[in-house]
Amino acid sequence: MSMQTIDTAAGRFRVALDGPADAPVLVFSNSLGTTLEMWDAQAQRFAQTHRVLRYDTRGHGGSVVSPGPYSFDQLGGDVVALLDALGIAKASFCGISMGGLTGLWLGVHAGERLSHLVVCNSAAKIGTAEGWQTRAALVRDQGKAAMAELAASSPGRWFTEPFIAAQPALVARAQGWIAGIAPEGYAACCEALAQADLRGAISAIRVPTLLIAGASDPVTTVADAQAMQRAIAGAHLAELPASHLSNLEAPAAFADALAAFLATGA
Ligand SMILES: O=C(O)CC1=CCC(=O)O1
Repeated sequence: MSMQTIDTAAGRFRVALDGPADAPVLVFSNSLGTTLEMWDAQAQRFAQTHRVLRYDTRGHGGSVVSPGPYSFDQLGGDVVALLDALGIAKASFCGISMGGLTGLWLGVHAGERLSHLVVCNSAAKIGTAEGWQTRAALVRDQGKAAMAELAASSPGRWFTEPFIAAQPALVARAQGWIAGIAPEGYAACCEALAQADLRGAISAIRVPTLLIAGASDPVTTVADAQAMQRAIAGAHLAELPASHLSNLEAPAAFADALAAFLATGA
């Protein structure tokens, strides 16, 4: 695996590049409070067939933590800047939750850069503006202590109870990611989520699209995915036996759905 930092027109990003340099590019985009390591299993599998590019979203992991608030114009623009910096004309894009919204933004505003769009455990509008502003204010006010509280409560937002009981090491690893996120970066992404509402825009998406939903996801529901499917012409929907972080909870089913979709011509 080649972990590196890339300087782009939009800032510095920590990325990991795996797989043959001449293979089609597949980009993975993380959820709020996680890092590119959330895609370890998918990177290993898809590096057999693709050049896999993972990056830490702005404000997360080893990427730039510029002062917030952020917006999805910025988070989507970051992906375009990364593709430009790496000389990638076109890629398949797979994002989860916040990363899925970044994917929807790309589908609307930069569809010519995408060959496939995969939007996992996401929605054109996630939660409420008030809820995200409250969370951002708490994190700004309490800093690292708030991140520790969010880490403690994260399993209930991310995984089903049986999975939490069966996979304590994986759950603890995921909690470690959120505990390590810079408070400013986390709060600034909450503010981006507060502002984001792509419900009226996504019908413009013309990129072949797969929506992945978790049957037990309380954050972005199957109904959210069905609403996106109605809005995006020809979109496919795969429902997995998982909660919110379906790539971690159901990695085999996730990979099968993704591989089948990527195998379709774009
Ligand atoms: O609140 C959470 O941790 C779940 C979530 C919402 C948007 C996202 O990316 O993660």
